[in-house]
Amino acid sequence: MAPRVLISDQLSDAAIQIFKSRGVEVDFRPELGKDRDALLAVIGLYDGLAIRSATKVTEKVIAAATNLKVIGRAGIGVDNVDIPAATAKGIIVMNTPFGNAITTAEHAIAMMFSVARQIPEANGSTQAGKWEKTRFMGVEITGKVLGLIGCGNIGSIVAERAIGLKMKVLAYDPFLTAERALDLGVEKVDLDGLLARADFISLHTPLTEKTRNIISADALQKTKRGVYLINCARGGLVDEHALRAALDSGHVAGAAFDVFVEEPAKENVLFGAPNMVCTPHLGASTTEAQENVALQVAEQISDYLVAGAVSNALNMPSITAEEAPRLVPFVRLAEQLGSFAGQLTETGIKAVRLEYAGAVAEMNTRALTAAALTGVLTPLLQTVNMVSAPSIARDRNIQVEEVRRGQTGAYETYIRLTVVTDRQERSVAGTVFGDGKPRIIQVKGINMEAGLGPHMVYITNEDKPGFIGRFGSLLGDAGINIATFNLGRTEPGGDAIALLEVDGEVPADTLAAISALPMVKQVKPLRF
Ligand SMILES: NC(=O)c1ccc[n+]([C@@H]2O[C@H](COP(=O)([O-])OP(=O)(O)OC[C@H]3O[C@@H](n4cnc5c(N)ncnc54)[C@H](O)[C@@H]3O)[C@@H](O)[C@H]2O)c1
Ligand SMILES: O=C(O)[C@H](O)COP(=O)(O)O
Repeated sequence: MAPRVLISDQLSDAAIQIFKSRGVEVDFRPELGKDRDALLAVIGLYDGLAIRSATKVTEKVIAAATNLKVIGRAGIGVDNVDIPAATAKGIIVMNTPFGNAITTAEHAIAMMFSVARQIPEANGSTQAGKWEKTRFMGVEITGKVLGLIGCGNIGSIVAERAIGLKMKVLAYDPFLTAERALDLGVEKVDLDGLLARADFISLHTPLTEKTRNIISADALQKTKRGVYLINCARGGLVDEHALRAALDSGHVAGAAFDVFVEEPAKENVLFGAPNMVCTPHLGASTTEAQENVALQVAEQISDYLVAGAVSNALNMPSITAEEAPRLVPFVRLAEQLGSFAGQLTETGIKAVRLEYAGAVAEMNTRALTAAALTGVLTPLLQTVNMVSAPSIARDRNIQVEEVRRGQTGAYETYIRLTVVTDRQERSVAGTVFGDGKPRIIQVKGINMEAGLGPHMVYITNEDKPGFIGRFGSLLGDAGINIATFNLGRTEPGGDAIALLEVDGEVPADTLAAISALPMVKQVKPLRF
């Protein structure tokens, strides 16, 4: 059945065309982004959800999204999505981090000019027939100091443009490296240094607990008298009440805001303040940016739903469309190794160790580890997938270790997974053969070669004559056909293991009878 996607926000037509061309069924219902109850009523029907900022994907929406696999944000900010809730439910959240960055940077520059020259107010006055030539005295921006709070994608584009406009640019961004600052031609400063020196301040950070009210009443006091403030990032970065007071007192000469604490902003304390320029969250609203983000989000969602490729996900490692065909058999192997060990584990897991040897060590091991953890945790939990498994492991204090090494031993490449519990360590290794099928190559350090089918039986026993005959008779008496039978042992007469595929479920009484055989230590049915 074709995957189904809902677009619940205003998105360029380009997205619909892409979905259709990729064989994805798409419903374009932008009104649902503003109608939570209507969204809740239908969200269960969809595998994918494409949004902008109007749709609030709350915990409640996620709980109702029983089939949802991916949420794609056509844009940058994902503060309207409850990512922890999505992750816990195994839903990928992706955005399009670059598609609207230039457009938004241009908006910030446009806002800076608007407020420096009071263009919106002068426009209103002129069209009202007032011709107030002396009222609208502006300031030049050439030679002025621009302070950027946040110098990531958008901040750096603003920096480049501002340098082109002959401004001196300061940047406060704890994650900006000295090399990057040098490349951009900006001076890296601390926040107080920026506040004290900037003639214009422009904000370009996400809204986090650290950045909320980063421009507080206290911060405003540290700015130069006559400073201008531009916010095209997120409402909440600036204390709106404190800014209103600073505009009224004339300490802040002007402010230009595209974003507000409450949106849509129908009323706001900043409305009507002297030299206040406002736009209704238009930062990303150009034809070019909207086409970019719509195309990108539709490609990303389709790639995931159709081919399993993951890009720009915020809660899962990326898997490119190019690497997906080569990676997928190893993803399956990692998950099966995890599932093998997970099904045999009955006590609390302390750690999961993954050893990637040979070619697989060069692959996307973050994705493989996520798959392995999925396998380990699936027997213990109801719903877990590659999105939720790493965070579930973290929440449960399961230590995850990855080791990568070159080729060793008989196999060109292999993955070895070890589960550590209070009682023991259990390891299982496997590889992918030329036919693309995963194979087990070692269990508990004992070599063997076995494929995995839907119904398997795993036995540990003493390597003594008579075991195979008696075991085979028990299965035969129960009408269970053996599809494959693989054996391994440490040494003649030592510890032995048997891993066999059977055509159907082995009844509990047969398992009990096998387990009662004198040389048998453990019998476990395994499902894959
Ligand atoms: N107005 C709009 O329509 C519009 C459009 C696009 C993006 N945005 C918003 O613009 C903001 C920036 O987007 P981006 O693509 O540049 O993001 P980005 O992640 O590339 O850059 C954000 C930068 O902020 C920095 N940062 C994080 N915490 C900080 C802190 N405490 N102090 C200082 N710097 C800090 C990060 O190191 C990073 O370099 C986001 O909030 C995004 O949602 C708004
Ligand atoms: O984070 C973003 O990408 C911007 O805020 C744009 O939001 P929008 O897509 O709702 O215009």
